Amino acid sequence: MSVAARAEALVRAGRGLEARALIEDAAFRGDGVALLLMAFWRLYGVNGPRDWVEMHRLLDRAIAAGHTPALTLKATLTANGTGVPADWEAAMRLLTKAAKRDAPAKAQLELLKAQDAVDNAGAGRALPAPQRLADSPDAVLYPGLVRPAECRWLIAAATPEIRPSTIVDPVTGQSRPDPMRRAGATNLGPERVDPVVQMLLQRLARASDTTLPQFEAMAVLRYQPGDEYRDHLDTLPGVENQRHTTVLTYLNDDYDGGATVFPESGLSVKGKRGDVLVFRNLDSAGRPDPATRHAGTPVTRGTKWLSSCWIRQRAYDSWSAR
Ligand SMILES: O=C(O)CCC(=O)C(=O)O
Ligand SMILES: [Fe+2]
Repeated sequence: MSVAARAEALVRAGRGLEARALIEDAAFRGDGVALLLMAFWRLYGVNGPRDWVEMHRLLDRAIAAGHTPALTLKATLTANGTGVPADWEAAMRLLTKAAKRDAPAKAQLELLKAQDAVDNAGAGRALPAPQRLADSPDAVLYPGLVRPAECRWLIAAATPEIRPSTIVDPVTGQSRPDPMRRAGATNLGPERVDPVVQMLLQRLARASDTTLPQFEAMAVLRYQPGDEYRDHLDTLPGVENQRHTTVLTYLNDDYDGGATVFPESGLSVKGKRGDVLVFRNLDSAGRPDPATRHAGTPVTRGTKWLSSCWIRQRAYDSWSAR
């Protein structure tokens, strides 16, 4: 049995401390899998503090031990600037090396090449012109801005992480489940913002005339029949760095129901796969615009996949600002 499998069995048996000791021991002896696991602990502050310098040290040791998934993760963190300054060229060098042995790295490289993003600081191709849907709410649509393969990539990255979704309680400010938003959801953490997702985020930033530091973590939502997101504003009460823009990417279209509707204006958007909807949540005076009240109507057949980006007025640290 591998170290990871033995540790998992111990955790399941309620023997977490022994599992931890087993991993730490294996890492000390240079086991790549154990080193990568410990790097994750330092990424998220599990079994000790969050420490991204130490995380990179552990990753480097895992790479030196010949563990290719660690190299692929290093490329991801280098592309999105977690614990190191973001460096696209260095990330591409790491990814190219990893792609020789690691299937996910190879797949990433192919997607990046298809989008001309490898040598282009991840920026990729020029944007098509958007279609204006309405002035109130201030909303535009970019048809097919995201390629089918990229849509599939996001769905695959999110699928293992999907949990019942939560909303921010307006009174307590805490996240909690609510019938308001019945869907599965996940926020993509730094380890999942690989170069493919990073390239996509850069495109969404350009399409919405914003910058990546303003983005909250990208959410991927999964609506099954009966799931919906009832009428709401995306703005938050009483925050000083407001969500001024929302960018929704429709990742598939083989379902019924599940339109994005704005009841004030009657605007209804049933996005096709790869379409991107951009709307501004604040009016010209910087106040939440009531015309942006919207809902995701119930899905009646199939599964709707959507990615949602809430973009702040100023830089926002998704990983420590909650
Ligand atoms: O599901 C939809 O179409 C709407 C999603 C939404 O409102 C949001 O993510 O803020
Ligand atoms: Fe919303």
